[in-house]
Amino acid sequence: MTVGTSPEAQPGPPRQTYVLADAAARARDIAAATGRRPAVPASPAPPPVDAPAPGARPPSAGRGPVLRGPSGLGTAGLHLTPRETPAPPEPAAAPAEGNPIPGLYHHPVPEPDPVRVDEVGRRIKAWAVDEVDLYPDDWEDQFDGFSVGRYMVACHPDAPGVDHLMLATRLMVAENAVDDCYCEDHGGSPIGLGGRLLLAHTALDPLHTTREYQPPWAESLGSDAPRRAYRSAMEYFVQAASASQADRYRHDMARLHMGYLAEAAWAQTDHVPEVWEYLAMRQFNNFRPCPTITDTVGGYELPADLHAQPAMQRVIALAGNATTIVNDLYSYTKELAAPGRHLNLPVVLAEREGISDRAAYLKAVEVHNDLMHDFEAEAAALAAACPVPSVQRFLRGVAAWVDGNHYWHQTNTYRYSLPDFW
Ligand SMILES: CC(C)=CCC/C(C)=C(\C)COP(=O)(O)OP(=O)(O)O
Ligand SMILES: [Mg+2]
Repeated sequence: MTVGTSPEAQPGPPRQTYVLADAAARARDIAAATGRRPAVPASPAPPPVDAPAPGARPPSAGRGPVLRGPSGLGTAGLHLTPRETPAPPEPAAAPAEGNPIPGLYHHPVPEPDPVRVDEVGRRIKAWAVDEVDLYPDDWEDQFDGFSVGRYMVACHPDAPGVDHLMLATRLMVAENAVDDCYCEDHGGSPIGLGGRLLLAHTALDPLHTTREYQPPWAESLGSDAPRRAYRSAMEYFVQAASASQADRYRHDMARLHMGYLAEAAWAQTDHVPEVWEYLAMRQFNNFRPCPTITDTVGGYELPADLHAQPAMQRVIALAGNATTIVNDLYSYTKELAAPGRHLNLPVVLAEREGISDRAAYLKAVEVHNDLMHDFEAEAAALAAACPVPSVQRFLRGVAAWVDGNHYWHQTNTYRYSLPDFW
């Protein structure tokens, strides 16, 4: 890793101070080093008697424009990218619904800009219906309930404009179409999944073959909604991304598809893995491809050799794992209600460690919190060691994605509800 001495560098706290530091001190240290708001404390919380009503804004949400310029470590570069259009007058954002999981360490985010949310929502629906024929009419409510515009605007606060946000939004919709239609709720099955995933992967990573066999492959990319979505979303993405950013994305999607296959293999034999085995599977069946495009969506590039550094890879993996355990926790009741056994961290903990459902859920919250603390400590250490503007901005982008992902899960009451464990 290149270690420079730019005056912009802000020394992070020495890593060993995290070992025995209490969570609040750690949160303050990291906030000071990174310029992020301190997290909600991670101590196990009782039912929030005097908590803000559902929908209340987080304390920091009202202190400036919704898309105020990010501040703190490494954010100088964030202000260099011109917006596509002049900033509109700040609209009043509707307060979000949903309560955070008690005791879950997270950073509240400002309400995403409703003008951007509406525009992304309008454009993604037009894309889904007119360009890729994504879903039949009776899935429209579910498409709307997914609230992908709110999700992507919350996760990419430094996107220069809606065109850039659309890059992430199309990919997010396509990724979910593959998960739903090939793996899960909408006709998915573990049987034959490997073949389906591999052929869909060629919409991202094209087949290079002879003149005879190229046409039937090209035709296959239009033959179902997941492939149409992958192909189109990727076409837009490669126009905006550098060659190495596109290749990074393909690699992350290959990881994701490998994770889907392990999950499917275990489902076929009704196998419950060890906890660490489950965590390994979930590191691949993971949101990782979403935060790692933060630079393309932000209109800049983290160079490939810096992305590949082991310290950066560790930060990315920890962030991806924390965001994915967030999904396990918020989707717990949805997955319990689904037919068959759906693996998630609380389910695996209860089964493998012989503890109650409640104890397992609370332990999964702790696992999440430990991942988050490790992510933040490693990100702060890397930011301090490598004061390269693209590295600093990328780290902030990944952190923003982590926070936006939590926000979306918390507030998506159409999809998720909390168990009655407190
Ligand atoms: C957007 C993306 C890359 C997703 C890949 C993996 C994935 C579908 C998740 C991490 C979400 O997990 P899950 O399948 O459990 O989703 P729901 O709980 O059904 O929302
Ligand atoms: Mg889930």
